[in-house]
Amino acid sequence: MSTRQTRVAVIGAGAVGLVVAEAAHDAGHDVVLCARTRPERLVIERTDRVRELDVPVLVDPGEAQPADWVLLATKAQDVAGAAAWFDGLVGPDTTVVVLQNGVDHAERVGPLLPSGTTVLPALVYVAAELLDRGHVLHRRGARLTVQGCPDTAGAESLTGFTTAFTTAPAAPAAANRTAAPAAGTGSLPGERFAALMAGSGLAVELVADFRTAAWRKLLTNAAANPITALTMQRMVVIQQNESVRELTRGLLREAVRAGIAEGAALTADDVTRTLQVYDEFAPDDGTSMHYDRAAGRATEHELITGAIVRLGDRHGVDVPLNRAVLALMRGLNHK
Ligand SMILES: NC(=O)C1=CN([C@@H]2O[C@H](COP(=O)(O)OP(=O)(O)OC[C@H]3O[C@@H](n4cnc5c(N)ncnc54)[C@H](OP(=O)(O)O)[C@@H]3O)[C@@H](O)[C@H]2O)C=CC1
Ligand SMILES: CC(C)(CO)C(=O)C(=O)O
Repeated sequence: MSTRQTRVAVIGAGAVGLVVAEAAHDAGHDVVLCARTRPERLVIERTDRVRELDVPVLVDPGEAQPADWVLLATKAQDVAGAAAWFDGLVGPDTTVVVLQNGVDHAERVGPLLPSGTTVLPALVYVAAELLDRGHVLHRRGARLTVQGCPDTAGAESLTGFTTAFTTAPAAPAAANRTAAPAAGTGSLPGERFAALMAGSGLAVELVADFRTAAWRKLLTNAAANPITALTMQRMVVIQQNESVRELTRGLLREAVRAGIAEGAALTADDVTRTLQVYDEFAPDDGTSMHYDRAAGRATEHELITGAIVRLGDRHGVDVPLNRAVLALMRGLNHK
């Protein structure tokens, strides 16, 4: 009996899309990239090596065939446009993994999919900069965090962007990562996703309390992304400028309070922990929002600062610093 390869379609040939397409390819799957414009080459650069990825690229949604997995790696504001791919790619057995920032992945994408489609939100601990069309610099981090089963240990041991990309079979990324089940087994979407990516350069971490994990990831964006976009400086400005660091602490304190009101198990220690994550970056690492502004693209502020303000308002939590930053980000995007 012959078994066919698992079909994985990655939507978005950007920074995250290229890194996950490479990982799915290395894990032995039949990968296709779905792009808006065809890149001449697919190049993934790291400090120690440059690699060309050889996978087919589609630019016409009409050519898409049903996939077992769809890995959605566009910016949040491009989800509606990316939905053109769903008709061809998504069948009754397809799982759609949403690899984006924010805390409302399923609400964002679910309504655009056929009813009953399995949607798996994924937190992206991959820091990558698109240098040119089809050319990514993968700067650090090689971990995707997804919902595990309820008895998976808590999210307390999350370790920022320190997990290294390796082409050797992935080692457990953190104490709360459960072992990936054998490919094709595991009843939860997160467990099946961990099995899918086993043997690739990306570690898939399963957590019991995904809400808290998502807020912890949001904290890594809450200050760094808007500040680096507004100042047009990289992480150095948060690491070394005392006034900016004070603003960073203030933005994070507010976000922690909004997250707690939303039911995330955050504490005041999360402010210190997030500053430590920021300090682990190289001074010249940027953020996805900084790269967007540098390239003249729209930014994802509604998904990050906007979510903190919206949810703060819902729960009566004062978030004046985030509100001010949101106004500036809206101004920056004003057309
Ligand atoms: N970069 C990073 O370090 C990190 C990013 N993230 C998150 O990951 C998500 C992806 O970010 P990132 O990879 O940086 O974004 P990029 O802007 O680098 O890539 C997004 C890609 O999506 C493509 N796209 C947009 N619309 C469509 C469409 N209709 N069909 C096909 N492709 C489309 C864009 O194409 P085009 O070139 O035509 O615009 C672009 O290539 C975001 O939510 C981001 O916040 C999370 C952690 C870190
Ligand atoms: C935490 C950070 C800044 C790492 O790249 C990120 O998630 C982003 O750029 O959106």
